[in-house]
Amino acid sequence: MSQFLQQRKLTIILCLLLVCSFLAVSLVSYFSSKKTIHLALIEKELPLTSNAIYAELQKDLVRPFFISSMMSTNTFLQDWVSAGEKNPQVIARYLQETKASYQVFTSFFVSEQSQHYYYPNGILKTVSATDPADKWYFRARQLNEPYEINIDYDQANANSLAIFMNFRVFNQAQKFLGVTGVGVSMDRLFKLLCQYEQQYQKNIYLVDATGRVRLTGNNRLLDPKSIHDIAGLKDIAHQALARKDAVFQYVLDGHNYLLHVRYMPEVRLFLFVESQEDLAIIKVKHALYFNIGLCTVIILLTIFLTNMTVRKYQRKLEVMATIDHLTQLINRQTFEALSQNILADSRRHNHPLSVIMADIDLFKDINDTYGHPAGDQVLKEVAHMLKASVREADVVCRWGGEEFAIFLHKCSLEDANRIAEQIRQRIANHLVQYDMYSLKMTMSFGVTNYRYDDTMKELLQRVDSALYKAKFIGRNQVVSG
Ligand SMILES: Nc1nc2c(ncn2[C@@H]2O[C@H](COP(=O)(O)OP(=O)(O)OP(=O)(O)O)[C@@H](O)[C@H]2O)c(=O)[nH]1
Repeated sequence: MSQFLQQRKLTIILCLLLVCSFLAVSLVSYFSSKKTIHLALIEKELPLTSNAIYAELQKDLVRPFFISSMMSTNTFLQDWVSAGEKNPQVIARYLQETKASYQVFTSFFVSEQSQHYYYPNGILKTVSATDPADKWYFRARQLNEPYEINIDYDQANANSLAIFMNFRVFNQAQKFLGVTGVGVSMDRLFKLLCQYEQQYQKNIYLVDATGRVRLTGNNRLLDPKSIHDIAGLKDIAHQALARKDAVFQYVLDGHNYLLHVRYMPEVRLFLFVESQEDLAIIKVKHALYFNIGLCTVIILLTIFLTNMTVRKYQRKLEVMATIDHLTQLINRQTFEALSQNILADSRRHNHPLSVIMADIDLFKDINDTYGHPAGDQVLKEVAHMLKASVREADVVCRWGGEEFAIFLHKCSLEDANRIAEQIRQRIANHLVQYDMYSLKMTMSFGVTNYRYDDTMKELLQRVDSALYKAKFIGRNQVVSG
């Protein structure tokens, strides 16, 4: 496999490993945070918020409920009715006092005997069974229960919407005397719910036992109706109204809602506190997106740096594999890879090509006399001199040990002999400075040229025997073969 493919394979594996591990870590932390938030909402936040709102609502709903209950058992009221409802100012003052001292929206008494509707300013009207606005009274007087809670228009206050606590009044002899109670302004309760919604970031609504939404803030249910008709909620409506204190889940428009339902027995209403789960986990989602973005940058950076480092080391390895470390000349393996091209080039263009094979004479003696480092120094200087004696395009190679090969492009045998002779003389006249020694050395040269249809092997054999001959006839010479 080529280096490029190997590098690509490494990049892909690294990329996959990083992506998988980063994704695994990010997703595991995302889902575990999501689960923690989900559990915290179900087990803590929703019940606690519901409790807090319930306690607040109690003040606004339960207190009027008990005031109404006390009014229905007030002996003063019973005595006044039994005495013939004389002087309506008396009961008006009583209703006024009740309204002022308990700070309720309105207070009332409707007498069964006179059918008068008393309110803090006196007699408001005489109720009539045929008037739709008075239906509530004729319903309340038939009740089996001692009271009812009714959301209705307050005729005594410009027909504004109010929650009435209607309590039936009986005297000692259990004779039905009428209906009394107080009304709480819906407007005030509405504002209260809006405030809680804002404060707790939840949807809050009050639902009666039939499922009708009686009061809501303005977060979601702008048009209060029955929960049996509201998308999403209708799926759990029956279960929600059957439980006194429970948490439910439903999905609407792809959003998951968590709902805490709590029954308020005093006012017979269900308190619904609802949270959109997506809103609660939005921060975790943002953290996940941020993590993925950061991971992408880190992965890209890692891959870029890895590629750069691998390429750098690859280049180093390539150089190490092709260049002789000591002399900085190309080595024999590289030369063999190049040789076919050199020969083909020469054949194609019909250019003369010559080869010089050079060997340091009695190099072993230098090593043995002055040590190996001295020999190395000699090799380095010889290599440098050989390289400096030929053209840039010529190939100088460390053939092995103390032997060098030089390929001379566009160079005749005659010229090659001349060059070899020049080199021989230069080397023979050169002194290598090592430590405190000045080392002298000579070199033997074999020279040949490329002849028609030569193979590389034949060419090298010829130059090798020329060198052998030079050595044999006394060293420090150039022999042409
Ligand atoms: N210092 C050094 N010595 C080397 C290196 N490579 C080979 N040699 C030594 O070169 C010497 C070559 O010795 P021989 O092959 O006997 O040849 P020579 O002594 O030059 O004798 P002739 O070639 O017959 O003139 C050996 O002692 C090798 O150990 C090297 O990289 N550094």
